[in-house]
Amino acid sequence: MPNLFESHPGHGLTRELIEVLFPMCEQASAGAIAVDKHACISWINSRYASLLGLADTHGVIGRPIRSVIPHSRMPEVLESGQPLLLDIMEYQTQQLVVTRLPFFDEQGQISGAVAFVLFDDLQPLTPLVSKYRRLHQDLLAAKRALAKTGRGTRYHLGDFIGASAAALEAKRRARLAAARDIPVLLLGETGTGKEVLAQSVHTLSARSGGPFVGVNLAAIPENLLEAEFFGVAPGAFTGADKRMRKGKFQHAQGGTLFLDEVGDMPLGLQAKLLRALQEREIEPLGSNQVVPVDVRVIAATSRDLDAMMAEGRFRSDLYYRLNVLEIKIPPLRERRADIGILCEFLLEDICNGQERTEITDAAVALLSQHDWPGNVRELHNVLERAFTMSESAEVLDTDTIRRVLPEPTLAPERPAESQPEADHAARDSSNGDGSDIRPLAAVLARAEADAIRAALARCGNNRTRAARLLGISRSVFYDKLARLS
Ligand SMILES: Nc1ncnc2c1ncn2[C@@H]1O[C@H](COP(=O)(O)OP(=O)(O)OP(=O)(O)O)[C@@H](O)[C@H]1O
Repeated sequence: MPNLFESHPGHGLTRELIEVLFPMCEQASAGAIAVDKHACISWINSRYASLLGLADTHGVIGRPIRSVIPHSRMPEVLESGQPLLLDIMEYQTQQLVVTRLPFFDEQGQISGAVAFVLFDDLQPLTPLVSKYRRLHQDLLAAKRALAKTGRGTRYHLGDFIGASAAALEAKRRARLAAARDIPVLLLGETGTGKEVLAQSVHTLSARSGGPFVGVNLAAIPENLLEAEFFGVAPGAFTGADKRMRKGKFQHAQGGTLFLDEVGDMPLGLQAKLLRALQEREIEPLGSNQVVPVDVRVIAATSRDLDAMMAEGRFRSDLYYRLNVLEIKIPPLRERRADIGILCEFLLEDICNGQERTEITDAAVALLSQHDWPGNVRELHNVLERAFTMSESAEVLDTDTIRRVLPEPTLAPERPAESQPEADHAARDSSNGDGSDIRPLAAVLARAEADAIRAALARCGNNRTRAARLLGISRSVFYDKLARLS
């Protein structure tokens, strides 16, 4: 019996109980693994190591479990404190039936979790597995449909991928936020996962049964914002609807209101939002009656709110009301260590049920040299293009990545002998007749993406100014940003 629990005598699922059960479960299972409370591997048996194709058990000790088993749900078990008694986990081409159990210290705090692989051959379970797959697909489809109505969530905390200290801290704070019904302010550049975290907080919170309503303040014309927020009373103005038109606050009743790009909120509306948050009531447009509201607000921005307050463009009283708990998400270029694990996860999403595509270590290293102004969203788009253009469905290599990686931030050329793959890629990117002619659509898309990135960089990520600089409306800019490639 390995000494997993040395410093954690406990109760709940007690050390004594686990000690009795462990040898039996370990023997009976096709593999066993344990993690500490930070979801880092503290022990793995040789059977599991060989199932995972690992050379030995030592190399993975201390590593975050998701960096070894990308789909592991051990972090969820640690977050929730609940066992997952029966789960089907995908690992490369294998599907494994797994049981996961948390264990606690004597203060009742989670100090780690163990997992046992019950079956590594799912053949006898084929009917069950097919049913599971069908239900899983149905669930995904239902979640997508619900998210389109703007009332549901697609993400939970396990979807926020990253093992860097900064990513783990963001997740830790998200868990804290979920446990308390307080306003949260998410700070981070575009594409860093602010919405993923906002939805995760909602999903983990006591309000998860209520609606999650998102509103992007930068994408709504200023003259419509107030009606969008607070609704419109029947017959409020000429041509207004005879019925009450509900605003986002009313739609979010009992749930969470996600204010994306709160830094783009006009000052007049800031005052009204502050009042709504303080009084917990709103006044629909054209009405003299107040409506009580029960919503938790999660706000997000990529703007520098301190600077905006200093310039008088953001109310400090609103800032302090929103910023009860702050979660900072650093840009991807400041946590390049997350790129490998993100690639694994994003490729899974991109392959969407088709045969899995792997990415070579050299290709990840190449991706790590880029500055990622569009952060994880841009990484997703680059991988998607690489996947589409890849000749081999199984592996993305540096040749493919080099073809799709935006040019301005490519690493400086290194001596030829140190990068044979790169030279090979450079030769291959021509048409073979010495010309570099590419389809016009691709050239235009690249030029557009470069212009958007340059404008964002010039304006310190201020999207309103970047849109103005490019001579397009904010909503068109947003649309293009979302498809940034
Ligand atoms: N840490 C992460 N792990 C997995 N996916 C992520 C992560 N961060 C972002 N993404 C993905 O990147 C895309 C953009 O994420 P999201 O919309 O949450 O970013 P955002 O910070 O809210 O961006 P914006 O400010 O432009 O609205 C989504 O497809 C999301 O799934």
